[in-house]
Amino acid sequence: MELEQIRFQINELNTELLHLFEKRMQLCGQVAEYKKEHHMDIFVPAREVEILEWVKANSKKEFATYDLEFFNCLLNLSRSYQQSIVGEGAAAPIPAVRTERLLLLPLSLEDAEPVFSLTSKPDITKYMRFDTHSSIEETRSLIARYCEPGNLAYKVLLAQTGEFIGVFALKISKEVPAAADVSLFLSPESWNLGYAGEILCVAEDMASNFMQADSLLAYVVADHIASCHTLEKAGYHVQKTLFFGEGDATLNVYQLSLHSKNN
Ligand SMILES: C=C(O[C@@H]1C=C(C(=O)O)C=C[C@H]1O)C(=O)O
Repeated sequence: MELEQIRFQINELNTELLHLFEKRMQLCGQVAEYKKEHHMDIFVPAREVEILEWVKANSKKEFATYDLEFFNCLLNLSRSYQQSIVGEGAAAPIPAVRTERLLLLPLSLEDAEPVFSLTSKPDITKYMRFDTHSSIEETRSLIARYCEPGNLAYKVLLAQTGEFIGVFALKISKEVPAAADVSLFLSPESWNLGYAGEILCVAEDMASNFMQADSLLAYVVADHIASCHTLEKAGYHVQKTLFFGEGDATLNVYQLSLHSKNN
């Protein structure tokens, strides 16, 4: 077939795809209106897993990875469009932060792949309050929780190269009133270089200025000596200890009062 003829057919398909895509987006807009009215989350991991599983089961072997990427892209666009509907008049966007060596940019579901490269590593998750992720969907759910309204969630990049090295989030504490809960994990290559200290300084600023928090909380596995030292150096004190796992591992709950700092 002549190139011109093939391109003619591609153009015809483009017309169909464009109409189908816009029809899909319109329906997603209706879902967003419903969610807005019923105060529901935009991101519904179970529904997305169902769709992606369906794609896997129905795609031609030759195109399977492309099909998945195409649908992942559709889901991302659908969420952004829904966000634009639900988010009207919502809180101000999260500001980017530059420290001496790091660039902190707002975290989003689009960062799931690099984040999964860390959340799937037992060497990292053994220090975290979540289990090692075996699927990217678990990571997407974690990101969605970190990005809930009122929280501040960032991806951590090296300022010089833009290389992704980890995740930092401040979440409204569910346990302690007016406290912000710090979550931080970095790739092992970035450990022991003082990055956590740099991020903890940002945490103090952001928690008092953007979250109106009175204190910061950090939950650290007691065995993680380096993290305990970093927090102690930044002025945090162990407020209590908890037991987890089989009951033999200790979690230190560190707290830093922001009042005493500010006054
Ligand atoms: C459209 C919805 O919202 C989101 C987007 C989806 C989609 O585009 O198909 C699916 C699940 C949700 O994460 C929905 O909840 O059905």
